[in-house]
Amino acid sequence: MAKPPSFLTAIFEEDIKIKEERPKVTLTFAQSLDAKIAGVGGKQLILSGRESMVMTHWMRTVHDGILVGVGTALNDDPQLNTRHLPAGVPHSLPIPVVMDRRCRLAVDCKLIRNYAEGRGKQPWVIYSKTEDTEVLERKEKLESSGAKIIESDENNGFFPGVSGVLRTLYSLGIRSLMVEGGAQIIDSFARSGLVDRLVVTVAPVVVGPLGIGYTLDPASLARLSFQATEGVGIDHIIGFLSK
Ligand SMILES: NC(=O)C1=CN([C@@H]2O[C@H](COP(=O)(O)OP(=O)(O)OC[C@H]3O[C@@H](n4cnc5c(N)ncnc54)[C@H](OP(=O)(O)O)[C@@H]3O)[C@@H](O)[C@H]2O)C=CC1
Ligand SMILES: Nc1nc(O)c(N)c(N[C@@H]2O[C@H](COP(=O)(O)O)[C@@H](O)[C@H]2O)n1
Repeated sequence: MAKPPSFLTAIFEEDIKIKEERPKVTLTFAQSLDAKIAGVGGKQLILSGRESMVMTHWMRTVHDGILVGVGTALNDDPQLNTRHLPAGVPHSLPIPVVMDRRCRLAVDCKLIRNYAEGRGKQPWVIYSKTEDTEVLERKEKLESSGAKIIESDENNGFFPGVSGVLRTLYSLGIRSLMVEGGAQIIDSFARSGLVDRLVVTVAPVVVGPLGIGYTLDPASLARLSFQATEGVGIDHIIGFLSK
């Protein structure tokens, strides 16, 4: 992929107006033909072909932050960087953010190691205030390993966490956020109604019924309108933008 597809750049050039003090949110993930995002038992699958993976890394460059749930962080040990882009072309790297109420992130994960070795931005861990001593011990260990620990301004209600986390990230300067999953995070963000762009990569593979799927409540993305479907390499990319 020499450059991102024009429909995708158009989605990101669109001036989205939002009333709340929160980042603009892009929800994105890759799925198989049978709508699975991971294999049996959550095994990480590289579903995206080379070209669409480069496209995903390009999307990372146009966001201030990139967010995953702690389930993904523990399972995949992701780097959330832009290493698939051509070397020598300067681009911006998003701040990795992990939604991790109980500070379960591993202190030796790649996000923390990359930061310690000067190869990545400082990872932010969003946790929920607690008196639980085990959580507080893990919090201290993460902090001393280099992670920035952020107490979420939880506004629980019906959609636990999401709106409070977005407000907190906005107050820390994050104006655009790419949300990469996994399954529970996709569900929470979709239900929150606070998604401004949705970009789904569909790969021509079938995982089977034991793979990990996700749910999207039919009403959850009512604010979005379909923009385009385009082939990128062997995959198809489907883009939605807020109305
Ligand atoms: N194909 C793709 O594009 C992608 C696939 N994946 C796959 O997804 C799987 C992981 O998904 P899953 O296990 O669902 O984990 P998630 O990454 O969705 O993380 C879920 C955890 O995040 C924490 N969390 C904090 N706040 C919230 C909130 N508001 N809503 C939901 N969760 C919250 C919870 O843990 P706690 O309460 O302890 O904080 C929860 O258990 C892996 O198999 C991975 O490979 C992941 C990303 C992309
Ligand atoms: N776009 C995309 N395609 C796939 O096939 C994937 N499995 C994912 N997964 C997401 O990317 C994270 C891994 O990132 P790094 O390669 O380590 O930078 C993974 O944790 C998922 O969030 N995405």
